[in-house]
Amino acid sequence: MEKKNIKQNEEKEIRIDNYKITNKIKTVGTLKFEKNDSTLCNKIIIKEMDESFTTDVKKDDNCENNFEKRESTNFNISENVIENIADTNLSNKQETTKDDGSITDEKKINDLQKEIKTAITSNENKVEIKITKEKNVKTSFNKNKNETNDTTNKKEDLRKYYEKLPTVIIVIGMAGSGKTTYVGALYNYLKKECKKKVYAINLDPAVKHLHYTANIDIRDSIKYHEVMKQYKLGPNGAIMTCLNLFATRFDKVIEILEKRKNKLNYIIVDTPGQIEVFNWSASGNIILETLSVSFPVVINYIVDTVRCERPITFMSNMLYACSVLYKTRLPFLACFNKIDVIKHDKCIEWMKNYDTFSDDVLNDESYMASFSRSCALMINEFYEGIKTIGVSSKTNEGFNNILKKLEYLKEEFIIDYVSIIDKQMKKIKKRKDKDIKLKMESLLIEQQKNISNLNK
Ligand SMILES: Nc1nc2c(ncn2[C@@H]2O[C@H](COP(=O)(O)OP(=O)(O)OP(=O)(O)O)[C@@H](O)[C@H]2O)c(=O)[nH]1
Repeated sequence: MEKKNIKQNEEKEIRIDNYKITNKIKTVGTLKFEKNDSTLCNKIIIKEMDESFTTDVKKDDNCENNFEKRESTNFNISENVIENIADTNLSNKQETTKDDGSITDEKKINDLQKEIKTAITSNENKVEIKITKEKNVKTSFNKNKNETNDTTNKKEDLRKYYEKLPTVIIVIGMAGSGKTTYVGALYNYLKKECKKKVYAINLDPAVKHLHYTANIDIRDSIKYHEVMKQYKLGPNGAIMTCLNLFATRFDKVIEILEKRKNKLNYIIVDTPGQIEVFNWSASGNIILETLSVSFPVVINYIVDTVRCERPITFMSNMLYACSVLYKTRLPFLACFNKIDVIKHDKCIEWMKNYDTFSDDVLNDESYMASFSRSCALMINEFYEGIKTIGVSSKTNEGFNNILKKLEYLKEEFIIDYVSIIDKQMKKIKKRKDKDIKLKMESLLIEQQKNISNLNK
């Protein structure tokens, strides 16, 4: 056994055989041992009995009762690339099992208590000690390989792990489809009607007014108009550059979400109006990949039903939606928004019945008609693979069906996506980390080139 002198207000560490016990003990009080035998023990922690230490979460990290709180995200975007993006959660989880001894018998626990007592009293500090037996946090892909080789159990654990995580809802849609209004309505609905813990992230640097309280807002870190001026860009180029700059520090966002995850049910992400900026850019890719490695993710595509009155505009909207689905390959919910203005029944009919669509297209005189008919034949598979819903972000009509669909899609993520990860988790993670790092590096190089060109 190895003992370290324990000084007040210092990190204390005691090593007893295979057991490592670390903590900060600040409070001076009476020495007391407490033991909880009701659960299986795989870890020993010395806990300070001071009120401030009753939770493992730091006070300012605990937003249980304050989801309105804006996170401080004024990241220094000129800092160098941070390594291991997307790894934050994994490495955090590893901490829970790393080096932890497994204590199975009473004698060992008693011996351990004596050892701790001697170690602490030798320093003449009066401290209150709690030895807790903690349930094994089985995060599946992080747990010790020796613990289980049973793949069925592993899958079940992984499933349970993802089930507990908040669902990330990424709201994507054409400019003016009502994304921001929808995010506001969904945020309020989930929070007030469904009593869920909701967190909102705004990734649209150009938005002027939000209908919800964003916990993380890209505008806090990056000033759209300054980017426009500095890089001499137009509106779309500036949005793209803002998103690129923000993506280089997306690891910080993941870090924040990791701290909050146990207390959240939903994380809603509002994206810029231009689909291509998010869907086809490297930064959009980084953001999506990073989030989907860490949380169950659902794509919520917003369709402007008013603009789908004609079968041809409906088809172009569906082609966009289709491209988003095949790019992201994530569970997909298409929301026909603005049904207070026009119902979406026709759209659903077109999706279900090719003949109806074909007939209606024939009545449309546009030269695009025959192209749309061909597309409708081709796009059938897409219609079958997605969920649809009609909503009004103004009147909240249709929102009562949303929760069920979101739960269904989370389940879809867990079944389809998690089981694949289970097999190749490490491989995928390694590849993604490398991939993401490379993308981030190239973004920074691009950024530096732009700056040096401007300085010439
Ligand atoms: N009638 C009606 N209008 C809506 C609804 N949802 C949004 N709108 C209106 O549609 C317009 C565009 O809404 P936004 O929420 O700004 O749309 P957006 O997709 O975020 O816009 P960009 O960020 O520019 O892409 C606004 O005038 C909204 O008031 C709805 O459900 N019904």
